[in-house]
Amino acid sequence: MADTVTRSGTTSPGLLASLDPLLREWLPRQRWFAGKGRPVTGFSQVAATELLPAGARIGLYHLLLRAHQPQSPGDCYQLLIGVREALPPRLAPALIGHVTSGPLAGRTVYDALYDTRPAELLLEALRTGARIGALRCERDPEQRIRSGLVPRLMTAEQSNSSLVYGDTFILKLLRRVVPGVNPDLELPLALAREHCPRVPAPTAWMHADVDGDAYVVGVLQPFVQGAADGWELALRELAKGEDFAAEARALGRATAEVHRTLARALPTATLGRAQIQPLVDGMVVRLDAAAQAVPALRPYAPALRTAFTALADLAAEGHTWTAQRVHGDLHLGQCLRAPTGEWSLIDFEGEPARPLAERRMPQPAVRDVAGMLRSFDYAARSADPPAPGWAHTCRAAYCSGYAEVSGADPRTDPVLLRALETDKAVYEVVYEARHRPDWLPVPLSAIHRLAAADLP
Ligand SMILES: Nc1ncnc2c1ncn2[C@@H]1O[C@H](COP(=O)(O)OP(=O)(O)O)[C@@H](O)[C@H]1O
Ligand SMILES: O=P(O)(O)O[C@H]1O[C@H](CO)[C@@H](O[C@H]2O[C@H](CO)[C@@H](O)[C@H](O)[C@H]2O)[C@H](O)[C@H]1O
Repeated sequence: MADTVTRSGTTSPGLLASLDPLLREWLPRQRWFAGKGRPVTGFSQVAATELLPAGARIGLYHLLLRAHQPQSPGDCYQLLIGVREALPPRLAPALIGHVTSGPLAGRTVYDALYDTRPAELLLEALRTGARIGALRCERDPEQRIRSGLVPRLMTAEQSNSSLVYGDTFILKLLRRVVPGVNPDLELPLALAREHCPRVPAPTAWMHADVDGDAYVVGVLQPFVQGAADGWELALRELAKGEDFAAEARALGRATAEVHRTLARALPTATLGRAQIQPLVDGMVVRLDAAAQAVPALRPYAPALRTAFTALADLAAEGHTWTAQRVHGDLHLGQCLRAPTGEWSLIDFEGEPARPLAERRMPQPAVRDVAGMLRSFDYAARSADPPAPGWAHTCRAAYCSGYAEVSGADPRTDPVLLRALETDKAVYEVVYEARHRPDWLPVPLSAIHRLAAADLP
């Protein structure tokens, strides 16, 4: 397919063809690549913007590329490709490869997020509300962005890539992108409008406009300085043999505050039999697909299915539930505790593998509660020796904290809670099998327990 690089209309045919063999090898090795286990057979260009000319000391392209894979329409990825004669040693981890043909022949291409100049250029574009080629930046006029902040790429395990600027801002660049409203921007903006202090308010954001579709490609937020995430803190307390009840309670309160604000800011719904059945069907479909993909899950599948059908049975008896927008993938790593002791929630993208429309649907708020309860279990199972009693105390404290703010204790609806915990554990089995096979025993141990649990 012909490729076009847009920067005030300039074109550079052949760019993609020359990058193709290098990207086929490099992309599947990236942590954020979602199509693990299947080869990349080629690319098509969704958008390309030249940010710095390839002839300069550092060239820079912003690309949205669809990666073709067998048995899938192919996901679209955001890449920032730097071009240099040679890489200085500090950029060695960023290497993509040496181009042998086409307009960049003889040059070295690399992941430009590791490099200072490209990272500075992104912040400057956000600061000035720039429009460059396909890229369109917007910002909150109330927040000030200083120029000259020094960038560094975060090295944490992530589903996307983040740059921190002078410990003042953090820019998340989404890697797998889809057109449409992205909850990772939508929800923090809605919460900011309601002055919710539990979520850093977006400072600026970047879209790529392609054939009438807008893709959210980056979100800049204030950086919570000196913060520790809930996962680190939980592991630290576990290692010391300390309980985490006070923090779990505070986290329960923070979750309920965010839920209360989301319910005020965005549409809610009532789920009766007609709405619960498709939800349950979705859980069963995901379970079947997971059992197909991960053989270790198969023996548990019939027992796990009863967790879902019990929910459908309750709905058939006339029970209803309230649904609202939720975080969608809440776990300890998504909770940051500032040195003041205040908790913030981050990363409202939802489960990255789910379709966008599904992630944006109102759901029972207990879905997030289930995510956190799973996370306490993860932390307790990672301890040596495992500490199930620790997780149990956290569960109780978190649910109590949640009830203090929301007025509703999630434990009073055990059928819903069990269905959602089971659904999450099934998701985790697939996630770990794909991304971190060594961790697979952690969700599998929960599967074992959930499958054996008596129905209330
Ligand atoms: N506003 C923030 N302040 C400080 N650190 C942050 C902030 N947002 C994210 N982080 C850090 O960046 C990491 C990745 O952010 P996250 O939004 O979870 O990205 P991803 O979707 O790629 O997993 C978090 O685990 C956290 O350590
Ligand atoms: O943070 P992400 O949006 O990238 O979420 C994905 O990765 C998480 C792991 O980094 C994964 O979370 C699972 O492992 C956590 C411990 O590392 C644990 O606290 C969570 O409870 C567990 O689900 C998350 O599921 C995945 O979507």
